[in-house]
Amino acid sequence: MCSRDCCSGPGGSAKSGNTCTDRKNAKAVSVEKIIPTPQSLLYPYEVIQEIADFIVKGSNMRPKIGIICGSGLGSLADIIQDAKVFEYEKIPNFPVSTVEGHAGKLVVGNLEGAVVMAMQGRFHFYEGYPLAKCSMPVRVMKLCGVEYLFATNAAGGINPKYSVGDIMLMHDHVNMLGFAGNSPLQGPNDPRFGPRFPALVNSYNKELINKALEIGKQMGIEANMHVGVYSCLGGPTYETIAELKALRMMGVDAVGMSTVHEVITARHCDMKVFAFSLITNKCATEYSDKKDDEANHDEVMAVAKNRQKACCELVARLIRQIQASS
Ligand SMILES: O=P(O)(O)O[C@@H]1C[C@H](O)[C@@H](CO)O1
Ligand SMILES: Nc1nc2[nH]cnc2c(=O)[nH]1
Repeated sequence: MCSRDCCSGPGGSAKSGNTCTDRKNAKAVSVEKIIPTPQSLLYPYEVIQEIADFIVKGSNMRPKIGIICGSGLGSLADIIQDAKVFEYEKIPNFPVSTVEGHAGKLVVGNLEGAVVMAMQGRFHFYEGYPLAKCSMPVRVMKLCGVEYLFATNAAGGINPKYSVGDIMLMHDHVNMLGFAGNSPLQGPNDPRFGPRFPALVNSYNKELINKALEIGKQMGIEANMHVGVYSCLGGPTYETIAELKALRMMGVDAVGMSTVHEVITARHCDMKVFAFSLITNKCATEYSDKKDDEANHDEVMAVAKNRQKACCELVARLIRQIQASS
């Protein structure tokens, strides 16, 4: 079975110059070799351990909180102090970021008294990475010692009560990629990470949601804060009106292209999860000729830039509370 990077996404192609030696020698390849590698085997425990050791030794820090910065929300990592910065290219076996607004840096340092590690740039399915590769850094976080995952994203607001710039604390998700039979946990299970059949009810830590709501009040942004359901689609296309109508009927409040597989991976290895969506655009659920109804990445980035201060404040205050109560 080909387990090389060249068969598992854009990072691999870059390294191998788009040439997979198994494919070149196709005549001699056995049936086993043409069956795709199950996702869970792309990054065996030992490889994740090597990456984690590289980060812990290179930073001389053991992080407790992991942060994934959503599109345009990289400034969440800029408030980290005494930071040791690792470019993704320089981390062994790490994929590269290919999307604007995702710098491709891992930042380890101190935030509000806690050691944190923040991904300035996440990996998306639409970039060509299998889901297990998209969420692999969550397992790296776990083996670095991380107990809490803070996942953030930019998302389209489907709930008609949501406005651009609002923050939706995630309390549940609808896993559309999972409905289609795709999972970061697909393939043999390694019990050192977690169980074969993890339960996902209560994935989003209620205590952290309540603390964040309280913080929202203190910041005077409670009117722009919601608790809702996120759904991840494969992207890179934004949704059609019919798709948005269907998602709304399913109880989805905000839609994006990430986070769900990261949360699944985090819950599998028993991390506490806090996640929020910054609503960067309103999703139209009725047909219209207005150009304004079309989502675009420039708008997503601009809204994220405008709201980064509030997002940073929320994250920093929540970490301060976690530290105070531990
Ligand atoms: O990484 P996130 O989920 O924050 O980014 C969203 C989804 C796409 O990558 C991009 C579309 O504008 O924003
Ligand atoms: N799928 C999806 N992702 C987004 N990211 C930011 N806005 C959107 C959106 O409207 N749809």
